[in-house]
Parts: sequence; structure tokens; C-alpha cells
Amino acid sequence: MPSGQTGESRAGGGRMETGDPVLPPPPPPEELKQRLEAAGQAHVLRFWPELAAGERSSLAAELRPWEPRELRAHCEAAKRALTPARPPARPMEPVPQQLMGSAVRGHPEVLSRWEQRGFQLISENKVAVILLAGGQGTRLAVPYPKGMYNVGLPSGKTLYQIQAERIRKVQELAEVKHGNKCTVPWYIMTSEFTLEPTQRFFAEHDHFNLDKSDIIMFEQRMIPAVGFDGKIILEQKGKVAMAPDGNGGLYRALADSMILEDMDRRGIRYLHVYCVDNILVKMADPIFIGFCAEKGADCGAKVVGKTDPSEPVGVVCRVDGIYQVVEYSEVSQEVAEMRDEDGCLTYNAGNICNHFFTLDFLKSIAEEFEPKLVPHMAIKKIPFVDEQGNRVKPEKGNGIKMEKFVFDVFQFAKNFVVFEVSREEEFSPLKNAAGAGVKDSPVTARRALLWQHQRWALRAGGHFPNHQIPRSDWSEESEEPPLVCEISPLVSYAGEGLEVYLKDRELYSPLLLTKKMAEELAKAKLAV
Ligand SMILES: CC(=O)N[C@H]1[C@@H](OP(=O)(O)O)O[C@H](CO)[C@@H](O)[C@@H]1O
Repeated sequence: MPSGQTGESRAGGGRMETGDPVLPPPPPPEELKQRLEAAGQAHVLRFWPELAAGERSSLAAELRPWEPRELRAHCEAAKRALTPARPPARPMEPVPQQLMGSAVRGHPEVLSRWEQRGFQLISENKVAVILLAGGQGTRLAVPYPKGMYNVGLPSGKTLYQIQAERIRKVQELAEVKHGNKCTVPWYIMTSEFTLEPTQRFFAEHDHFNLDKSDIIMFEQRMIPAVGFDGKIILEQKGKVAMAPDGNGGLYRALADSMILEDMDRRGIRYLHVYCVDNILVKMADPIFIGFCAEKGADCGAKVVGKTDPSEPVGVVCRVDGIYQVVEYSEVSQEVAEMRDEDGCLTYNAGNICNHFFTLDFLKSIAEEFEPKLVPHMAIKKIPFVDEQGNRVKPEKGNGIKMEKFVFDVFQFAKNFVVFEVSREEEFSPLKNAAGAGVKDSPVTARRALLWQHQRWALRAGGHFPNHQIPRSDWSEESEEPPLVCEISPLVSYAGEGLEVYLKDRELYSPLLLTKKMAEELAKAKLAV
């Protein structure tokens, strides 16, 4: 029942019909009341008498999973986080170069060896991907999950479709190389905000021609937002302001939903974990997987060189001798701006939220280390109802959201590795709504992909007679590319194999190289 209706229609509360005796509204269930009192959060029931029956039960259901002790600890920790005891300055060091593998500087033979190893593991059905897609995408400001976003490519494909097609292609490449059918299962972590629309979207698109049973969606937990006074914020009279528990909620969610058991059953040994918003993500990247496997790593992170000190990416570094990511929101300007003698940023290893884990490592986190992860605090503008029950949209931060971060498990790795990749080939995140000069937006994501595909087409020997493209212009991503050229992931995963379709061909922009068109071009070539 929508809120804002009068007392007459409210189940169980107040007046029934004119002339009937006035019944007092039923009190909150004693057990719920006692639990909230024990947690110091009795105010959550302030509007109980005014709530409709449905609102009462949904509020009770929201609070049910919380033990008073846990809830009290959560609220107290949030309040405490507001005035952190100044941590002692900890010795922070960059990742030593010799510990990094590199797709940028690596010798082609070595890269090819890693790639072969990766394809081998994929063909043996040992590799799966985990997508982190539970975020609300507040900065992008769309009312649906980020993965459903269409950045305006000629094909109109959404991020989910692009990712699904890259999985299909990487499976196909592994099959061709090793001669057996294989599957890269796609585990998708959603939240209360994203589960239902994501499920519907996948169903409407026939799971992008992947086997439905190989797409496994599971939900991360939600936790209450807390005011500066340590009290849970009510977003509506009958609704607590809840937020997903951060991308580090992954580890609890894996355990809650028995996902690790599912992985075990399928024989999965290696996981590629990534964030939904990077339009250039290489799903189950065989080079990265092969590199990490060859090094015997249990945990790894992909990085790119930062563009400038203020770029909002975490940096992979060592603190007190332990590898970790220092998040952009938690690094001081002074540290971010430090430079080496050669002028390069000292903390330059930008985290692109692409991680490698062995299944054994994930099990050790879920079984042993997860409770040791310390939540991070973020001050947010959280809509709330005031004492009188009016809804207020605050102008400035009024509440605290506590989140765990996916990379905070690096500290528990026995053999952590870092893999440097090329930004223009692998990283263009969709974070912000479009606007003049805005970075990490639908405009920059679309351009990054078009620039990449233009480079691939030119490298494969395609000619665009109507365009003169000086070599230096092949990768200037702040500008619109000279050509509109999009290549379906079903045709090429990372630029490979395009010569057969494009070499010495006259091509015209806009070019959308679909699988069908590629097949026709290949046939025509054979006929010549
Ligand atoms: C907790 C977490 O994973 N933070 C990541 C993540 O940031 P968000 O702003 O939360 O999307 O993606 C960034 C790369 O896009 C990465 O640099 C950063 O460290």
C-alpha cells in the first residue's frame, strides 16, 4: 500500500468505519522491539502505528537478519569511523618493478606462453569469471543496473552484451586451439537493487546465447546506513536506508549462496573477478590467467599507469610490507603527487578492479579471513524522514555507509602478483553521467572502444580510402576517433584474426563488423 494514505485504509491501525470504536494501533512485536532496544535503535519503530500491514512486515523483515549485538557493533563502528584515531604514518612503498608482469613491456614470446597456458586452463574448464554488479551506480545516475547501459555504439550493445559475447569468443578460441568444447561459467554478484532487473534483462535477451545454467546470479547483503549520531537512518517511515555491503561483500555472498561449492562441482580452479563498468574488460583474459598460474600466484591484480595524481583509481602498493590497494578516497594529495627522479608518479600502479584468485584462496577467505576485513566508511547524502515524518533530501552528507572492498583480501595472499596492462586496450570505466569534459563517462567509454577497434582494423591491414589517418592519431582517446568502426566480440576477442576479413580491403566508416558480415567477407576472400 503506498505511503501517504490516510489512517482509514491502514491495516490494523486506528479507525475502521465512521461510527466504529477507535482501536489502538497494534504495538510492534515485543521481540522486535526488545532486539532494537538492545541495539540502541528503538527509534526505527517510531512510525510503526502509522504503517500499513505490508509496511510493518517489510520493515520487520529488513531488520530480522540482524542480531542486536551485531547491529549495535555496526552502528558504533560507523560512528567511530567518523573520528578515526589518527593512524600512525605507515611506511608505504610502491610495488617493485621486478615483481610485475607486463602485457605492455613483456617479450612477445613470453606473452604468447602465458596466453597458451591461459587457453589451456580455459579449455580444461578450470576458469570462471565473477562479475561485481551490485552497485547502485549513483554517479552514473540511471535507475537501472550499470551493465544494462548502452553507451551509443553503432550496434547499440549494452555492457552486459559485450561481456557475454567476449565470454563466448574466449570459449570458442580455447575450443579451436585445444579441440574440445569448454565453458567459462559467469558468476554475477547482484544486490537488492540489481538482482531482479538483471535477471529480467538476461531472460529478455535469451542470456545472450550463453547457456542459462552457466550464468549464476547471487546476491550480496545489504546493511543499514547510519547517521552521524550512530542511529540507523529511516529512508521512509517504514523503510530503513540500506546499501549493499561493498564489492568486498563478495566473500560473504559466496558463502551465503554456496557458490564455492558450485565452483568445486564444476572443477573450477581459477577466477577472474571484475567490475561491471569497464567497457574494455578482457573476460577471463588468458594472458593474465596464464601469467598468474605460471607464477603460482593465489591472488593477483591488473594495473595501469595512472593518468595524473588525481585520477580516481586505487593504487596497488605495499604498506608495512604487505601488498594492498590504497583507495583513491583514502590517499592524501601529498602522497598521490609524489614523483620519482624520472618524473613518474611514485604510486602509479592504478587498480582497474580486475583480480585473479585461485578457488583455494577464495575458500580460505570465506572460511577464515572474511571477518577480519575492516569496513571502510563513506559519508553520503542519504534521503531520510525527519521526526515529523517528512521526507528530506539532504544537500550535504548526513550519513555513513560502511563497505568492504574486494581487494582488501590481498593481505592474506601467500603469493601476490601484479600485472600491468595497457590502458588503451583494457581500461575505460563508465562511472559518471555524460557532460562537457567529464571523464569516465558514456562518451569516453564509447570513444575508447571505437579507437581500439579502429586500431585493430588498421593493424589488420584495412584501408579506409575516404580517411587519411596519420599513425600518431591511432590512439588519441580524448577526441572523437576519425572513423566509426566497431567489431563484434564474436569476431575478435582482442584484435586477433582480423586479417582474413580486412587485409587490403576498402572499408567505409561507419563500419560495424558483425559475425555475419565477417563470414561473408571470409567467403568472398576464398572465392577470389
Ligand atoms: C573498492 C574498489 O574496488 N574500488 C575500485 C573501483 O572504484 P569505484 O569508484 O568503487 O568504482 O574501481 C576503480 C577502477 O575503475 C579502482 O581504481 C578502485 O580501486
